[in-house]
Amino acid sequence: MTQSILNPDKFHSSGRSVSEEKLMVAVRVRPLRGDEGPRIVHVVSDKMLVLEEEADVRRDVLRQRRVNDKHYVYDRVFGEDSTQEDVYEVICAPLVGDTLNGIAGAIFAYGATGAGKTHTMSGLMSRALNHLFTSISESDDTDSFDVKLSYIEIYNENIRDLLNPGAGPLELRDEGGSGPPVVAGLSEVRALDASHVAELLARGDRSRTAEPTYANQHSSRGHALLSVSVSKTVSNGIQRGRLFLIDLAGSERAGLRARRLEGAHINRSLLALGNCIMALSGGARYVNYRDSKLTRLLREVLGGRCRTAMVAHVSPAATHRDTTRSTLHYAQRASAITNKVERELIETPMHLSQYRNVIHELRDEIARLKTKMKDDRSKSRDEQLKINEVLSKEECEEKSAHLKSLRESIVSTFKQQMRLRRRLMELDSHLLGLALDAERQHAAISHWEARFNRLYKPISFTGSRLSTQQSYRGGTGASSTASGGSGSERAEAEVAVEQAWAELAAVEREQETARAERLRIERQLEQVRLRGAQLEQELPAHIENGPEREVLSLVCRVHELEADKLALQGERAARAHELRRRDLALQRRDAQRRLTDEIITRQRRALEEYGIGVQQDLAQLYELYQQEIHASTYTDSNDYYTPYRLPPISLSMSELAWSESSSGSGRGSSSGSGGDRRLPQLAPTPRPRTRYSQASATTLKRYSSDDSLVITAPRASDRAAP
Ligand SMILES: Nc1ncnc2c1ncn2[C@@H]1O[C@H](COP(=O)(O)OP(=O)(O)OP(=O)(O)O)[C@@H](O)[C@H]1O
Repeated sequence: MTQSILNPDKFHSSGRSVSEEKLMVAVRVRPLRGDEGPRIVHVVSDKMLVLEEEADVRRDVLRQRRVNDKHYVYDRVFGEDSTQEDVYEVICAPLVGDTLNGIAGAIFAYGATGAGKTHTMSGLMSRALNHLFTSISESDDTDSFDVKLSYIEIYNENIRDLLNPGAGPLELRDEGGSGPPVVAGLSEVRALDASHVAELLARGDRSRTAEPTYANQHSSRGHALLSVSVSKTVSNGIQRGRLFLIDLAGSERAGLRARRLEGAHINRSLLALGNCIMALSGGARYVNYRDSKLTRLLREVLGGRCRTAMVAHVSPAATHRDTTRSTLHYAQRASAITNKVERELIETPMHLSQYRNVIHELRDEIARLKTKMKDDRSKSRDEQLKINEVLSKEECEEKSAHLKSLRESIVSTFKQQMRLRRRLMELDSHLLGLALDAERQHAAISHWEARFNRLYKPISFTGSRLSTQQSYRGGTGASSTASGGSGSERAEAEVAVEQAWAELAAVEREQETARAERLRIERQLEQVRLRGAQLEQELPAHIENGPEREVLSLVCRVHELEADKLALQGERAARAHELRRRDLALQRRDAQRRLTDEIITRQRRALEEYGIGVQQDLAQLYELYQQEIHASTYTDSNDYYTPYRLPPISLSMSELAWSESSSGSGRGSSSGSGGDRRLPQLAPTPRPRTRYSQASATTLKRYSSDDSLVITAPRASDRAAP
């Protein structure tokens, strides 16, 4: 029977938020089938197994065997008679506990085709989800959990949505930074209960690609990744735990012709996975996850922030000796991988005014409760005694029980109010975030419209978004040259705009849902507040004894502490908000600066190319500008933004310019005087055109972080005749 898993410390002794942990590696040996020949894998204990290697027939068989047989030790070994429940309890149950406590966990099944991966994973998936829902339903705050599922298959390097199999292949997109890539357009289904989940899983499993192989009549031909996300509303944000259950496709020997492509894809991604395992276990500083979609997606699972378990599967039969050896070897290497396990808390970015409102309401409530206590105190002591004398013992008990239930109702109403208020604040910030997302999509659309000169042109569509997409496909009749951009750019624009519209539509749908939810919560909150007010009305008539008054003052104190806590959180959120705002402003400035740099460089290049002299004051400004940019080369410590910089006025540049001019080939010497003063030269001016291009490109490249910005000189034939 699975244990209760809502206690965060039950499964992790360390209270630290980040802990370095080794991958847990288990091996499961599936039962031997009648047609498979002799058994060569022997489970010695729950941590060790032995693989019999082929005996050298020229020598004493028994002795040789003893020398060749290889012992393998893992965190856990499951023998042929192990049950699904055994594997679940040891490998998966602790990770389900983690998920509920905001920690990401992952289990992946590894092994050759027919070794038992799908058998194990289907058992784990159904048990994990049942366990999850049972634990949530047993918790005090069932309503604060939100469970979502997504289920994908990587088949032939295409990502398929198993919960929405009709949709086309999905794109895997890097979001920048070091975060994991996202699968664009993937459906995330809110799971209501265990039976709903069972239905979703069955639907997903039906959509998986399966075919017979030499070792398995029902072989999964794609990697399946089930992701369960459990969000829980906590005082300072949303705690999010995730559980990834991954059933990898099994490697197989080169098979039927028809399966060659899929086999190649499977083997390639497994090879990439193997390489990652080798690199990570060897402590490599650079791990290449980019070789396959599988490894890109598993980045969090291997070497990331997940608590990960690998269940390697082997057949005990002699016919599979080579694949078994290879699986056991990788499993052993994997046990050296370390992950940095971390609790994930998405702090709710709330607007300061939201905090102020809630704090204000709380303080009102405290004041009301305190007044009631004061009123009550005003009753004379004699009066109280008289009342008590008149009441019988039963009546006293009844009254005290009533008071107790009244007090509990007040506390529970207060808790409900706080929960609903927080939910409202969350929804408000969610709506703010969605507005930002929508802005981002609009910006992407504007970008492409500007790229194709459509930003300030009336687009011939009557409120239809599709017609805007059409315009990139040439639907508006504008020629490719008129609107600019090559064919491939056009295709890129088409995809980008289509995606931006699709995402915008999804954001708008989400906004509608969030607004409806907000309205519902607002109504609920109003009802709870009314109920609270009614309960408070009942209080003055009843409170006349010390302990009850004490309890009431405690309730007040809790309210006060809650208000203080919110005030502190509000201040912190305001600071974080300000930092984010400044960050965004800096990013915008940086983008503007890059554009300005490019424009200035191009203009300077043109002036230099055509031998146009500039006014002295402009030349001085250019120099100042260069010095400024040059200075920023040494002060800019932000690695993410390496802005394109103008070549600084450096000794080497002057030397280059000098050597060119002294050899008589330079046109842009800085030795010009007065109004004819030339700009500091950007690059040497070679006579043969080919040398020129190479030299300037190389020189500029030294300063440019982006090759696309390297400017090449116009061809001599392009220049106007004097
Ligand atoms: N531990 C087990 N107990 C009983 N039967 C098992 C066990 N493991 C595997 N099997 C059976 O062996 C067969 C192959 O197993 P399974 O489909 O899980 O292999 P697989 O590793 O997922 O293969 P593939 O990579 O080709 O999909 C199935 O019929 C399955 O029911």
